[in-house]
Amino acid sequence: MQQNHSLKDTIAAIATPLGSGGVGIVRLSGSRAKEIAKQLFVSSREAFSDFRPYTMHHGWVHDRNGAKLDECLAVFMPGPGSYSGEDVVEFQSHGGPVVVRTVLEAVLASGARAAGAGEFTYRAFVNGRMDLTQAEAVAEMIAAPTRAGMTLAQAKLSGALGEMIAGLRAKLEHLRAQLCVAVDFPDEEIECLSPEEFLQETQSVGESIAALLKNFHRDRCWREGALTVLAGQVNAGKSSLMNALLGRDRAIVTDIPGTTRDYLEEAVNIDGLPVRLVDTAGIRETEDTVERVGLERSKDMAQKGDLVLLVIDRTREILPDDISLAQDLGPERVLVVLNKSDLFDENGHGESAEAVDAGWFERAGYQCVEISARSGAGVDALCVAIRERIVGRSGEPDAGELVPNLRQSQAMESAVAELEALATDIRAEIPYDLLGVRLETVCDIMGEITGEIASADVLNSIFSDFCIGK
Ligand SMILES: Nc1nc2c(c(=O)[nH]1)N(C=O)[C@@H](CNc1ccc(C(=O)N[C@@H](CCC(=O)O)C(=O)O)cc1)CN2
Ligand SMILES: Nc1nc2c(ncn2[C@@H]2O[C@H](COP(=O)(O)OP(=O)(O)OP(=O)(O)O)[C@@H](O)[C@H]2O)c(=O)[nH]1
Ligand SMILES: [Mg+2]
Repeated sequence: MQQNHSLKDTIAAIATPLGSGGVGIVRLSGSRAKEIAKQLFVSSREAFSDFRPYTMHHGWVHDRNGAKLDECLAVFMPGPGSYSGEDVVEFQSHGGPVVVRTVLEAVLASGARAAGAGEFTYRAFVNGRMDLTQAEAVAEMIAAPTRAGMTLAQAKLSGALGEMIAGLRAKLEHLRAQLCVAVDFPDEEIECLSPEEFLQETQSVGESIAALLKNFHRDRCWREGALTVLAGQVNAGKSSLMNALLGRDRAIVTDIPGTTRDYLEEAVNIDGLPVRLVDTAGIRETEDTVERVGLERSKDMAQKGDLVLLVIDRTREILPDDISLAQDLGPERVLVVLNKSDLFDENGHGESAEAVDAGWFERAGYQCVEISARSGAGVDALCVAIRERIVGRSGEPDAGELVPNLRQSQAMESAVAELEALATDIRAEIPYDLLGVRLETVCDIMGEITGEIASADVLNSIFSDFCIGK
C-alpha cells in the first residue's frame, strides 16, 4: 500500500486513539508540514513569527476561512532528526473525537494527504531513521500485552537486533570476499581460508542465529500470550472458571448443559504473563447442528492450545471423552482441573455423593489441581500452576534479551538451514566457487531481516498491520 503512496506528499493523521481523551494529537510529516501548520495556527503571543523547533507554542487552530477550531499546543520537529526523518508538526488539541477530526480536516483541506497505516514509521524506515526490525518493534511496543512484552519490544526498538544481524551478515560478506580471492586468484599467495577455518566461521554465525531462535521459542508467550484453552464436558464449570480467572462475568453460566456454543477468547494477565484464555463449548453427544459446529471449533482450539485446562466436574463420572482428549494432547499440554471442590470435604465426601476418583489422570502423569470456580478456592494455586506450566520457574525475560518475531524467526530458520547445507558442502570438499552461492543466499536472508533488502510485498504486509497515525 505504501508503495503507491508518494513519499513526496505531506501526510497527516490523528496520532491518538479516536475516543475521548485528555489530549488528541494530529500529526503532519513532510516538506510542507510547517507551511501548512502556519496557515492554520494563530499563536497567543504577539511576538510569534516562526515555529521554533522542539518548543511548545500555545494558540488556536483555525480553519482556512479563519474560523477558530480549538485551543491547542503546536510543536515543530524538523527533519532529519524527527521521528519520520522529515519535518513534523503536531497539533495537540482537546482530546475529543470530533475535535481531532475537525483539526485533521482543516489540515487535509490545506494540502496534506491522509496518511496510510504505518506511513509515518514507513517513512522513518525509508529515511534511514530505523531499520526494519526497529519498525516492527514499534508495532510490537504498541501491541505489548504486558510489561514483559514492552521490555522485549524496547530492546529491539533500540536497534540491537538489527545491529546484531547486520554484524553477522558483515562477517559472512567478509568470508565471501575471501572465497572470491581463492576462486579468482587460485595460484597467488594471497591469504586464503582453509576449509576448517571456513567451517568454523560459518558455524559460529549459525550458532549466534540459533541462539536468537531459541529465544523466540522460549519467550514467544511473553510477547503474544500463551493460548490456554478451557475444555471438558458440558456443565463442568469451564465458563465459571473463565469468569473466575478474568475476575468478571464474561461468559454465560447456567446449569443447562450446552450453555456455551461458540468459543470465546479474552486476555488475562497471570502475574505478568499474558495469557489468551479461551472458553469452549462443552463436550457431549449432540444432534444439534450449531452445537456440533461449536464442538468442532472446541476441538480445533484444544489442538492449538499451548496449554489445555481439562475441567472435570467432580460430581459426575469421568467419561471416555475426557480420557481420549487427555490422551490426544498428552500430559505436557494438559492440566486437569478438578472443579466443584466446594461440594466435598477434604476426603472427597459430599452431602449426596463422593467426589469422582481422578486417580487415572495422576497415574498417567497428568498434573491435577483441585478448585472451586464458584467459591474461588484453589484458583490462585491454579494460576501458579498455569504460569509454571507455560514458562517454568523462570522469571520474566531479561531486559536486554533479543527475541525475534515470527517473520524474523522464519528467515532465521532458513538461514540456519542454508548454513547447515553449506557445512555439509564444505566437508564434502565442494569447490569454493559453488559455496559462494550458498553464502550469498544467507547474506540476502539477513538483509531481508533488517530491511536492507526488502520486497514491496514484505514491506506492505508489515506496515499495513500498523495503525493509522503511527
Ligand atoms: N508527541 C509525541 N510523542 C511521542 C512520539 C511522537 O511522535 N510525538 N513518538 C513517536 O511516535 C515517540 C517518540 N519518538 C520520537 C523519536 C524522535 C523524535 C525526535 O524529534 N528526535 C530528535 C531529538 C531532537 C532533540 O530534542 O534534541 C533527534 O533524534 O534528533 C521525536 C519523537 C513516543 N512519543
Ligand atoms: N457447586 C459448584 N458449582 C459450580 C462450580 N463451577 C460451576 N458450577 C455450576 O455448574 C454449572 C455449569 O457451569 P458452567 O460454568 O456454565 O459450565 P460449562 O463447563 O461452561 O458448561 P457448558 O458451557 O455447557 O459446556 C452452573 O450451574 C455453575 O454454577 C463450582 O465450583 N461449584
Ligand atoms: Mg460454558
